[in-house]
Amino acid sequence: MTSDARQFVATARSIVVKIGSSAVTDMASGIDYAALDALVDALEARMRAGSDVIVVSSGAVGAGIAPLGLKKRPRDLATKQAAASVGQLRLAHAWGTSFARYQRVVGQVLLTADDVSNRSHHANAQRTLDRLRSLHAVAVVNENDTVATNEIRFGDNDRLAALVAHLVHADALVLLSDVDGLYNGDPRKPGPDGEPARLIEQVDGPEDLDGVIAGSGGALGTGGMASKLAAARLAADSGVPVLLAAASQAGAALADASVGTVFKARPTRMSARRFWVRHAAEASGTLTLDDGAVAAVVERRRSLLPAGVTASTGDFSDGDVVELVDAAGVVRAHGVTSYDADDVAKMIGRSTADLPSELRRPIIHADDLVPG
Ligand SMILES: Nc1ncnc2c1ncn2[C@@H]1O[C@H](COP(=O)(O)OP(=O)(O)O)[C@@H](O)[C@H]1O
Ligand SMILES: N[C@@H](CCC(=O)OP(=O)(O)O)C(=O)O
Repeated sequence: MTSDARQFVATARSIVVKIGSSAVTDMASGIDYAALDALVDALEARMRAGSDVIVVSSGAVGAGIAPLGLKKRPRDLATKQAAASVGQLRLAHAWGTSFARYQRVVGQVLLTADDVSNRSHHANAQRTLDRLRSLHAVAVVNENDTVATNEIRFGDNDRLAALVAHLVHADALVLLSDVDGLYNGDPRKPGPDGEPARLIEQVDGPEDLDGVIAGSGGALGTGGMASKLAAARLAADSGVPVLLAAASQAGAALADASVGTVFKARPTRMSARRFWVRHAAEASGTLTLDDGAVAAVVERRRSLLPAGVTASTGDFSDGDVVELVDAAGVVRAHGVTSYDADDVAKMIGRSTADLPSELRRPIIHADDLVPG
C-alpha cells in the first residue's frame, strides 16, 4: 500500500529535484550524457504530468576534473573553484542541450549562501525562480562555487536544495543519488553483526533514525548520507516531504514515488522566521551555556539570561543569529541576540540585577529562540 508521504511526493504540484555529482558526472570523462538524458526524460515526464520542477544539479567540480587533466576530486579551494568554473559551463550546457530535445528552455541560477540566508536577499532569488517557472523554463540551480569560500558555503547541495524548496514553497523535495535509499548503515560495508545493511523505506520522525549510521559519500560526492539526513530534517521542518532515491530509478521516483526512502514532513510548517533562525541564517557567533541555562532554554523555552552564559565567541551584532552550545560544545539551540558581542562580553555570568539598566533585557528573548 502506498503511504501518505509517498502519495504527497507523487502528487506534489511543485517539486525540487536535487541531482548528486555521481549521477551526472564521471571522473574519467566529465559529464555522463546518457545518464543526464535519462534524468531529463523523467523530469520532462513529470512536468508534462502537470508539476513545476526546479533542478538543483551538483557536478560542477566533477565535470571539471577530466578536462583539466586532474586525477581525482581536488581538495584545496582554489583548484576546486577552477574545476567548478570549467565544469559548471559544461554542466549547464549539457542540461540545456538535453532539455532542448523537448523544446524546453533552461535557466542557470547560481546562488551563494548569502542569497538564501540573508532575509533581505531572499526576494531576489525567489523572484528569478518564480519568473522562470511562470515562463515554463526549467531553473537549474547550483552553488556559485567560484566565489564561495569555505566559511560562507552552503556546505553541500543537499542543504542548498532543501533551502531552495523552502524558498519557493515547494510541495516536495526529491534527492537523487547513486544509492537507492537510506540504509541503517553504510551499504558498502557489512554491519557490526556481519549482516548487509537494510533499506529503510520510510522515516516518520527522528526516532526512526536511532541507530542509523550515516556514512561518507563516494569519490565525487561531498556530504555523504549525513548531509542528506540533515537536509531531510530541514525540509521536514518546513513541511516538505522528501524522497531519497537512486538517479538510475528517476523514472519511478518522479512518476509515482514508489522507490527509495520517503521522509514524512511535520504536519505544521515552522514559521518562516523560526525556520530562518534555525536553518537558513548563518550563525555569526556562539554562546556557551551552563546546564541550568540549557534546561531553561531548550526544555522550558525560557529567555536566555546572562547568568547562564559562560563564554561568547564571534563578532556578532544585535539582530544576528548565534548558536547556543552546551558545556560539551554540542549545539542545542539557535537564537537572535539582542546585543552585540562587546555588550555580551560585559554581561557574561552576571545576574540581571547587577547590570546597568541598558543591559537588563535577556540576551535572547524566548520568542527568538529555536531549539536544535
Ligand atoms: N546509511 C547509509 N545509507 C545509504 N547510503 C549511505 C549510508 N552511509 C553512507 N552512504 C553512502 O552515501 C553515498 C551518497 O552520498 P554522496 O556521495 O554525497 O551522494 P551525492 O553525490 O548524490 O550527493 C552513497 O554512495 C552511499 O554509499
Ligand atoms: N557545487 C558543487 C556541489 C557539491 C556537492 O554538494 O556535491 P554532491 O554531494 O554530489 O551533491 C558542485 O557542483 O560540484
